[in-house]
Amino acid sequence: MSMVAAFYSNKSILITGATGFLGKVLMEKLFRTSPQLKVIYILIRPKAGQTLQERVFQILNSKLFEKVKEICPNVHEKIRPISADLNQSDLAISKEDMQELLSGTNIVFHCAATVRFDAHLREAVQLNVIATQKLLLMASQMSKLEAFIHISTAFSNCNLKRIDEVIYPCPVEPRKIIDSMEWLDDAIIDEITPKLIGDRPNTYTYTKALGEMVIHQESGNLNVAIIRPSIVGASWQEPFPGWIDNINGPSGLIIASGKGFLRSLRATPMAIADVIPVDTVVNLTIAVGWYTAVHRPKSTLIYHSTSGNLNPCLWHDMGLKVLAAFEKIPFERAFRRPYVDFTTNNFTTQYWNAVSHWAPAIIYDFYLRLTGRKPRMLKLMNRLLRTISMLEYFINHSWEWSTNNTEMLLSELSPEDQRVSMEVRQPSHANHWLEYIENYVLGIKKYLLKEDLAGIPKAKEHLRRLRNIHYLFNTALFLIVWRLLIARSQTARNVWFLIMTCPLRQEPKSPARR
Ligand SMILES: CCCCCCCCCCCCCCCCCCCCCCCCCCCCCC(=O)SCCNC(=O)CCNC(=O)[C@H](O)C(C)(C)COP(=O)(O)OP(=O)(O)OC[C@H]1O[C@@H](n2cnc3c(N)ncnc32)[C@H](O)[C@@H]1OP(=O)(O)O
Ligand SMILES: NC(=O)C1=CN([C@@H]2O[C@H](COP(=O)(O)OP(=O)(O)OC[C@H]3O[C@@H](n4cnc5c(N)ncnc54)[C@H](OP(=O)(O)O)[C@@H]3O)[C@@H](O)[C@H]2O)C=CC1
Repeated sequence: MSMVAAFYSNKSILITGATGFLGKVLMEKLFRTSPQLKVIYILIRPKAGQTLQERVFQILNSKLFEKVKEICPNVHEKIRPISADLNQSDLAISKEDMQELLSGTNIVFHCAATVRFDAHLREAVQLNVIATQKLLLMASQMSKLEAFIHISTAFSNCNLKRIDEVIYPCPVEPRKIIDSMEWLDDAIIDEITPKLIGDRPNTYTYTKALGEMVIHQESGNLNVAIIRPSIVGASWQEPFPGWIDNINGPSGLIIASGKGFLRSLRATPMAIADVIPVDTVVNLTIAVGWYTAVHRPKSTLIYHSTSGNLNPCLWHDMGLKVLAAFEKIPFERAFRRPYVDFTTNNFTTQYWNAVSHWAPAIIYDFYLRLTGRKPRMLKLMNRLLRTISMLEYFINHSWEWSTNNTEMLLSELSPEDQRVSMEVRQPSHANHWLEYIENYVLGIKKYLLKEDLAGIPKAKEHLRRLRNIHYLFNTALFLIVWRLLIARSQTARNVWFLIMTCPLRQEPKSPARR
C-alpha cells in the first residue's frame, strides 16, 4: 500500500458534497485505495422524495462504485450518511450526529457548493460562504481533527490574469457581506450585486473568493488547505477512463455539439482550455489531506489543480479533437452533423446564431407543426444560447496559474504514490489530450446519454444521411438563388452565358475530339 493510502487507514473522514460530481469520485477513490479506513461521514440532504439511505444506495449501485465493491465488499457499512442542509443556519444536523462528528472526525473534505453561475447572491453566499464558516466553527470543536481541506476554484480570482497560490483580499470583508445578507431584501441585493462582483463574471466566482477569505480569516489553529481546480472534466483513468455524470462545464456543450444543436460558439481559439480530469483533482485532494495532516504547514497552503502550465491545450485544438472524436463515436439521433464555427466578435456571433441556430430551429418547428406535433426546437435553442452566454467568459480568456505548492507536494510523494496511485499531473503530454477527449466523448455517450455502443454504425449511417440532406439542401438553395439572380441581373445573365458557351467554343481545338 502506498504511503498516502496507508495514512487513511483507520481514519474517520467527513465529506460534504459527496453526492456531487467531485465528492463521489473522491469517496470512491478513498474506499478503493484505503479500504481499511474506518468510516466516511457524508453530509447529505433528503432530495426529490428520496431518503438519505436511498440516495446512498443509488450511489453505491452506480457504475462508479463497481470496483470498490470488489475491493471493499462492506463499503455500505463504512458510509455513514448524516442528514444536513448547508442552507440552514445550524446546518440542520441533529445533536447526536453532531456529537459523533465532533468526537470522531479526523479529516474534513469540504466539497459542497452551489456551482450555478446564475445563483442569487443570497443563495451563493449562504452555501459558498456562510456554510464554510459554519463548518470551520464545527471543525474547531473536533477533538481529533488532523486536516480541513476546502475545495475552491481556480476561477475565484478570475478577474486577474496571473494567479498565484495565495489568498487575494476582497474589497468588501466577507463578514460585512454575510451580515448584510441578513437584513437586505432581494431587490436591493439584486441592485448591488454587479457592484460587489465587480469584474468577475458571476456570483459563483465571487462567493468562492469570499469563501477562501473566510477560511483565511477564521481557521484559527486548524490545519487547513485550499485546492483550486480549473474546469473539471471527465476522468482521465480512474475508476474508468471518461467517467462523467453531470452536464456542467464542457460536458453539456460537448453533448450540444455532438447532437448537432450547437453550431457556433463565441470563443477565442488561441485561449488555453484549462480542463483538468476529475481523477487528477481527486488524487491531489487526497495527497493534500495527507500532507496537511502529517506535515502541518505553518500557513494555509493553496494548491492549483490546473493543466495549462504543464500541458496547454488551446480551445481551437480541443474543439478539433472533440470533432475528430465524434467521427469515431457519434451520438445517436443527431439533429445536424456536428460542426462548430468559432466566432470572435458580436456581429459574426449574431449572424451565425441566426443562420445556424434560429433558422434551422424555426424550420424544424414549422415541420413539427405541419406534422401535428408540438414545436420545441426554438425553445431548446434559446435555452442553449442562454447557457452559452453564461459559459462564454471562460472560453474567451486565458489565465496563468502558478503551481509551486502542487509541484512541491509532488516532490514529497513517494515514487509509488507519484506514479501509480496518487498521480496529480496527468494528462501531461500533448498526445494525451486526444486520448483524453476520445474517452471523454465515449464516457458522455455511455454514462450520461446512456447510449448503447452497438448503435454506433446506425448513428454513423444517420450522420451520412444528414450530410446528404445538407448537400442536397445547399445545392437546391444555390440553384434557387442563382435562378433569381439570372432573372433580375444582366451581369448574372452574362456570366451564365459565358459559362454555358465556354466549353463549346474550345471544343474544335481538342485533338482528341478530331
Ligand atoms: C477562427 C477560426 C477558428 C476555427 C476553429 C474551428 C474549430 C472547430 C471547433 C469545433 C468544436 C466542437 C466542440 C465544441 C465543444 C467544445 C467544448 C467547449 C466547452 C466550453 C465550456 C467552458 C465551460 C467553462 C466552465 C467554467 C468552469 C468554472 C469552473 C467552476 O469552478 S464551476 C463548475 C462549473 N459550473 C457549471 O458549469 C454550472 C453552469 N450551469 C449553470 O450555471 C446553469 O445550469 C445555467 C447555465 C445558468 C442554466 O440554468 P437554468 O436555470 O436554465 O436551468 P438548468 O441548470 O436546469 O439547465 C437548463 C438547461 O441548460 C442545459 N445546460 C445546463 N448546463 C449546461 C452546460 N454546461 N452545457 C450545455 N447545456 C447545459 C440543461 O441541459 C438544460 O437543458 P434542457 O434540458 O433543455 O432544459
Ligand atoms: N465541476 C467543476 O468544474 C468545478 C468544481 N469546483 C468545486 O468543486 C466542488 C464540487 O463541485 P461539483 O462536484 O462539480 O459540484 P456538484 O454540483 O456536482 O455538487 C455539489 C454538491 O454540494 C451539495 N450541496 C449543495 N447544496 C447543499 C446543501 N444545501 N446542503 C448540503 N449539500 C449541498 C450537493 O448535494 P445535492 O446532491 O443534495 O444537491 C452536491 O453533493 C465545489 O466546491 C466547486 O466549487 C471547482 C472547480 C471546477
